[in-house]
Amino acid sequence: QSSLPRDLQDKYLLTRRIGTGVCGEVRLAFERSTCRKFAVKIINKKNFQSEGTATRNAKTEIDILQRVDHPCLIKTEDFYQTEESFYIVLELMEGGELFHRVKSKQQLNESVAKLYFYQMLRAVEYLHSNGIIHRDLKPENILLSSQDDVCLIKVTDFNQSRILEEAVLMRTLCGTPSYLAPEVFTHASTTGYGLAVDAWSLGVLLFVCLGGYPPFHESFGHQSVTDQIIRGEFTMVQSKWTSVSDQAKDVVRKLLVVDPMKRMSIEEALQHPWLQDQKMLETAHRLMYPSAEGGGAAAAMEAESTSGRHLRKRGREGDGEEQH
Ligand SMILES: N=C(N)N/N=C1\CCCc2cc(NC(=O)c3cc4cccc([N+](=O)[O-])c4[nH]3)ccc21
Repeated sequence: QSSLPRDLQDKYLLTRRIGTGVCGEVRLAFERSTCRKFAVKIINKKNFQSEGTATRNAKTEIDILQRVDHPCLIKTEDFYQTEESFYIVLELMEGGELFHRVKSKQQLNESVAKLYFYQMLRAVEYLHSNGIIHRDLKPENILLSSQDDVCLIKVTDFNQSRILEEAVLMRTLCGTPSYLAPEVFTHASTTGYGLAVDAWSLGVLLFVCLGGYPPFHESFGHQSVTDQIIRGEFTMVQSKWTSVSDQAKDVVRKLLVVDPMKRMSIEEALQHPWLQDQKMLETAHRLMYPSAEGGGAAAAMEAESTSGRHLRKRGREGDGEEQH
């Protein structure tokens, strides 16, 4: 195996591989001093696009990973790197990837799908409120905290994420507009459009959780997957969807809308009748904010509304201008 950083080895004992990804592997690690278990994601630098964007992407991603602070977003404990790889020490998510959970259960029952979907909405709502678009939400990037159905989920893999280039757009609009292309002014480049891509992906994720298969797939009819997506033509196979409520189907249908301006937003999804389910909300808040004393929902809503919105401070106080 490639040589592990000395300081990583001094602090952690890395053992067996627990997950594999296109861009690297995940190993089970024990912190030597406490014997606490962690996951170490090893990302091969060669997997990033060409050199230039790679360093920027990696820096952006590592920066995002270290600054996000939400119960449904993966938290990094430690970070090391060598010439060829990044080593990211993370909290252990013993339920593994949502992808494998759905696969092993064929499809999730509706109440479990609702509990997971609500947590995904909260995680993405937090990212968006901090000007971050994930852009790569898929079952492989949703991790489960335990083998139980009722568990915390965490979104990971910010490789494709983008920090909204709002500032760039504002600066552009300060200059003379005469040479700017139309799309700079239309919705194509404003934040609304950008954020909506995550709402679409959440629609695909919910479809997969409820139906147990993807909405757009080459096995459906003669059209390519791209054509099916562009036309927003998904197939609800009767046998798989009869037991699914009309309200759940309504959420899917309002997210898988081709026009981003007509697509249901994250906020609207959070207000949808399907999610006004007190039992699910209490369970979700108990999982997300376990420290909130018996006060339950109230305290959790409090936690969510105040602290639960902001990025963590940068490592070094008084850090200079953020490098772009
Ligand atoms: N690609 C990129 N640029 N950034 N990606 C990232 C950013 C760093 C965090 C990160 C974490 C993961 N995945 C896990 O942690 C994980 C998978 C898994 C499977 C079984 C069990 C456990 N576990 O018991 O823990 C698992 N943990 C996948 C991708 C990424």
